[in-house]
Amino acid sequence: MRISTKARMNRMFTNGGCLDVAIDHGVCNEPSFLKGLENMEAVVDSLVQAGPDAVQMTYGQADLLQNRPEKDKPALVMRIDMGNPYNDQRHRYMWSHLQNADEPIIGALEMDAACVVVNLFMLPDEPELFSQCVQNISKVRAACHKYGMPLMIEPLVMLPNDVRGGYQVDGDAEKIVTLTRLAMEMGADIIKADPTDDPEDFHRVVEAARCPVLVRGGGKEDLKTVLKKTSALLQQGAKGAVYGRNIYQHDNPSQVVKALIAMIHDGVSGEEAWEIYQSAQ
Ligand SMILES: O=C(CO)COP(=O)(O)O
Repeated sequence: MRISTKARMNRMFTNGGCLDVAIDHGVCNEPSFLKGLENMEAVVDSLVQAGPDAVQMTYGQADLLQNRPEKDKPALVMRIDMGNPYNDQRHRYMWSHLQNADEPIIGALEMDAACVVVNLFMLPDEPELFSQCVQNISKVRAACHKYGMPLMIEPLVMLPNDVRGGYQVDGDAEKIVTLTRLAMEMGADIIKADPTDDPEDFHRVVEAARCPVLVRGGGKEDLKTVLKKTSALLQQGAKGAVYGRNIYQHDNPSQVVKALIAMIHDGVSGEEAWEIYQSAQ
């Protein structure tokens, strides 16, 4: 791994763990996902004050992290792919038009990103999406290496669009391990993996990854459940989490961030994290 790649990753994994708060949903998700993100300046201000390791944003949002004292500034994880929220097949990429991937990586460097993130979709009813993602990752991987930019790959094993409203995590450990393995083989520096239905299986995902694994959210659940599940996944070897709606759609996002940080960085249990959350209510 190039020294600049490692140095950028160290900005995210300050003491080996990372809480990355995702607010990049505007590039592919329908309006319900954007509830809570209307005033992006206010969201970023309150998140930064709570102190996550990273915030996951798009090129168009990334300026919101600038002009802050270096010590308060979370690392920028930049989303560089996108879908089409107006298409019936909502996850269809537009990336097949790209001739090379230098431009998004140069954009990420310009915004001082610590890493870039792209999807590796496996949807039973959209098989062509998988090959688009593979083509995309091949180009992005080469450009990341050239510029010393860490690549986070997000293998998503999804249920068909018509099941439970679409955009739902499958949760099957066999499928998640297989797609994680593929992301590793393609050269991921960090993998953002689906949670397995049974958290006890998650160590197999970690073993397949051969690089730091962060758990992705994938839906909105009540906070106590989120904390309990996250704690179990951390015990199985996850280095942290990338959560969006479970944080920014919560009544008190900054307190949720503090509870998650206590688990990821101080090793407190799910129950203790719940108490930390409640102490501010
Ligand atoms: O990383 C994410 C989106 O890019 C995760 O978001 P959710 O936690 O809202 O599923």
